[in-house]
Amino acid sequence: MLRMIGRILEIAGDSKPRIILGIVFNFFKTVSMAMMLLAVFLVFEHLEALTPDVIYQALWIIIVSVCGRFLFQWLMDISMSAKGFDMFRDYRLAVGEKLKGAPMGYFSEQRLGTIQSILTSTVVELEQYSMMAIMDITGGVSMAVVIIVMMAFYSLPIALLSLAGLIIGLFVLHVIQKRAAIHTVKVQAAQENLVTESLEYIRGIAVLRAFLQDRGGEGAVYRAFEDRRQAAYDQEHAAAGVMKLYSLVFKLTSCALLFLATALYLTGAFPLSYCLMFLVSAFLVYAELEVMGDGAYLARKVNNELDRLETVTDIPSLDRTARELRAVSSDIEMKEVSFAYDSRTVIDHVSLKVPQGTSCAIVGPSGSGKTTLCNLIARFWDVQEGEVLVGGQNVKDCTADSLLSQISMVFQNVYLFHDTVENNIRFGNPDASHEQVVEAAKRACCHEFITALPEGYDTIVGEGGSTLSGGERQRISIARAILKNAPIVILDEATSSVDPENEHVLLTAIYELTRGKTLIAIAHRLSTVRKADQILVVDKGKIVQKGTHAQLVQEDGIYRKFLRLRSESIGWQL
Ligand SMILES: Nc1ncnc2c1ncn2[C@@H]1O[C@H](COP(=O)(O)OP(=O)(O)OP(=O)(O)O)[C@@H](O)[C@H]1O
Repeated sequence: MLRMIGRILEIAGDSKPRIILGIVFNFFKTVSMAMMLLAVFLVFEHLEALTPDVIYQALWIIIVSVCGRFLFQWLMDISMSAKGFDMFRDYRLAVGEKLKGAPMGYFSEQRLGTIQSILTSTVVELEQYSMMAIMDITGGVSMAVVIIVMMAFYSLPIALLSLAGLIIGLFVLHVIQKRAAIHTVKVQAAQENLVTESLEYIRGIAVLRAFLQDRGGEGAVYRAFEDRRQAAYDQEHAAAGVMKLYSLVFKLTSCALLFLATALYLTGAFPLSYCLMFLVSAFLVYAELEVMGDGAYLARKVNNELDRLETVTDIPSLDRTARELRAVSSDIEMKEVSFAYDSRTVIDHVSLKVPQGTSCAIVGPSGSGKTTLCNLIARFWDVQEGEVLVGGQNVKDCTADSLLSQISMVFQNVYLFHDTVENNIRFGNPDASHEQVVEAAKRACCHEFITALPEGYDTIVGEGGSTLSGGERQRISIARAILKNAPIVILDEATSSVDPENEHVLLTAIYELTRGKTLIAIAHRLSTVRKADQILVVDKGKIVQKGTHAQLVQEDGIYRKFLRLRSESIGWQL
């Protein structure tokens, strides 16, 4: 339990002093509550000759006790209650920052489920329970300590018996926590699986429908829901059993205390007033300790949630040893680069040079490694062998932010955020004015269709851009890149989503984006390839040909075959 409090304080950041203050107020609240016993004791002591003076004294003690309790409760609430929410808001933001610096390989489907489940359910549970657990535990412990110390002043055997009850109770709590740990881990695993299955189901819903496989998809999700339900049920069931045992320990200790206090009174060890006071005290101590049982159960839960939290706290960062990129030019170079996803090598000793202001078209069969090459330049992954240089600086030495400030990327699968069209374009440059956004949209040939939308630039785009056509999404992403105005453009040309009559609009947009920039394009159009200053033909992770269109068509190599296959439309994309 103490470990849980320590761990919360460790991640509390700026909230730490307020939480410690809350614990101190909780202690004073307990002392105020315990004062009530003094009033009871005073009355019991003068039971045979009760005078108005004694009654007034007792009343004053009760008033002070009640006021103290409310005052310290209020102080504790304002210091602590909202802190869980503040702490974990800061935590979520910190995780967001870390995710930005993680290599793309980190984001596997399974891990996305884990991250999502941690940032939602785990953090929500911590927000709700962490402060509650701290209050219950510190309250219960303070009350037990204060009252047992008070008892010790009047009768050592009674205090020792209460202490024995407390120790046995704490042992049972320990057992409860162990059981809770097993079940909490099972519930968390079931929750992660549920999130992963639900995400997959929602993402793949169109495919499931198209192939009339609804039942298959629902089956996996249904099983995940069922597993989650069973895990939660088992957890509650196990907790309920041991919590009864925990209560039983205190009920039995109360009986033993009743027996001992009566026996000591009958043997003349202390007066009747003491005997009555001990019975009332025992009731108070154990009532608080029973509450502490809930706190301890929560503490175990919180501890497990904190363990899970560590899995995202340990997000690998590409930036650990990196510095700001100080590119003197926008030259791009790869020297003997090799790269493997896990153990499968997909880029094999590749060297290339794209001088500043020139264009380079990458062509090759599907799966040859074109996208991977581009991703290595943007340092979405780190190369295993060789070097990638941007502006003469090894990208491994650059922070992700400073490197990506030099690069505009236009992906084939454009992702737009659930926000206005304007904000989606402004993503390229958050400081841009409305006029600059419109200017970029005009250059990317999307002003016309944007103004025809119901709310114009203020129209909210569905998540992922689902309310726009593929071509419209692509042009918005080009406007975004135009606004960013980075010296390097990496472009994955669309193979689909552009009908012939709109193609010239898109090409105009691309021309506006790439004019005067260093361009690397995964090219699918003959026009782009022909115009490129150099063409790289990639096959099985190697550059098999290099040169201009005019040079390559002269060679009896793979490029010529490529053009022929293209005209026959078999597999190759150009
Ligand atoms: N995240 C990943 N994890 C494991 N393997 C991957 C991953 N991404 C791509 N690959 C594999 O690496 C190889 C190269 O993929 P890449 O996407 O770079 O090819 P490409 O030439 O761009 O293909 P396409 O033209 O179809 O987009 C492929 O065999 C692919 O299956």
